[in-house]
Amino acid sequence: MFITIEGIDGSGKTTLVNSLRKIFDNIHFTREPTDKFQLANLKTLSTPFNSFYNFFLFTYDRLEHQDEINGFKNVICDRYLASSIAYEGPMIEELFGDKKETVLWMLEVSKMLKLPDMIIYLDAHLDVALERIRNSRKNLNFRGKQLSILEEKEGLKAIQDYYEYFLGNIEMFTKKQIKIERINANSPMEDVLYKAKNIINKTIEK
Ligand SMILES: Nc1ncnc2c1ncn2[C@@H]1O[C@H](COP(=O)(O)OP(=O)(O)O)[C@@H](O)[C@H]1O
Ligand SMILES: Cc1cn([C@H]2C[C@H](O)[C@@H](COP(=O)(O)OP(=O)(O)O)O2)c(=O)[nH]c1=O
Repeated sequence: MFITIEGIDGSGKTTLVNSLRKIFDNIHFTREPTDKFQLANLKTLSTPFNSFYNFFLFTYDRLEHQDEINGFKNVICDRYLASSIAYEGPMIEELFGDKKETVLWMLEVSKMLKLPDMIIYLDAHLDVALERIRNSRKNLNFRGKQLSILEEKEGLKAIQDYYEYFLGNIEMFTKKQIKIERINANSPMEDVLYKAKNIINKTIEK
């Protein structure tokens, strides 16, 4: 089984995955961008051309990631293709002028990549996520530019809208049956972990 964990910055993916690693010894855990990814190569700021460029950097990283993903019976990946759609989609859409065309093109470019069997989406309210990011002093990853609170919120909202659009219409975009499991990530981490554990236990191949 290939499961990916998705959600906006501050939704709790990294914290959840760190706990899951301690529980499941029969699952191979990985993440994107991989350690090989040169974050420094990312174009700063989100503009249509820069997001177009960054999408190919992440897609190349994902292509190099395939052997590892295909090498284990059960894999959980912290961020994958849906992150590219959510983070690069909003600006690439300005090149297509249409959400559906944008997602269809990004999936076409990603055609040679394995699709997950399941996506666990940590659904956090924008204000909750922003508060956590601020508390954890993790600067928002918008290519290194210090953003105002409004810019941060607008940026995260555009990402969240793309996640909702893609995951909400997944059967329109992929022939493969991808199960979407949505967890309310505003709850305390122990609740999120409890739900994720049950979902994973029911899904992984023994
Ligand atoms: N459900 C939660 N309840 C309380 N705090 C959380 C929760 N999820 C994450 N946090 C805190 O919010 C911050 C960001 O969490 P993190 O796991 O890095 O999110 P992500 O990887 O999705 O960006 C961390 O300080 C973490 O401890
Ligand atoms: C995998 C992926 C990540 N990203 C973004 C999401 C994150 O803000 C950043 C990854 O940096 P990272 O420090 O891993 O952030 P996080 O802990 O939230 O995953 O790159 C993309 O824009 N496209 C992608 O395809």
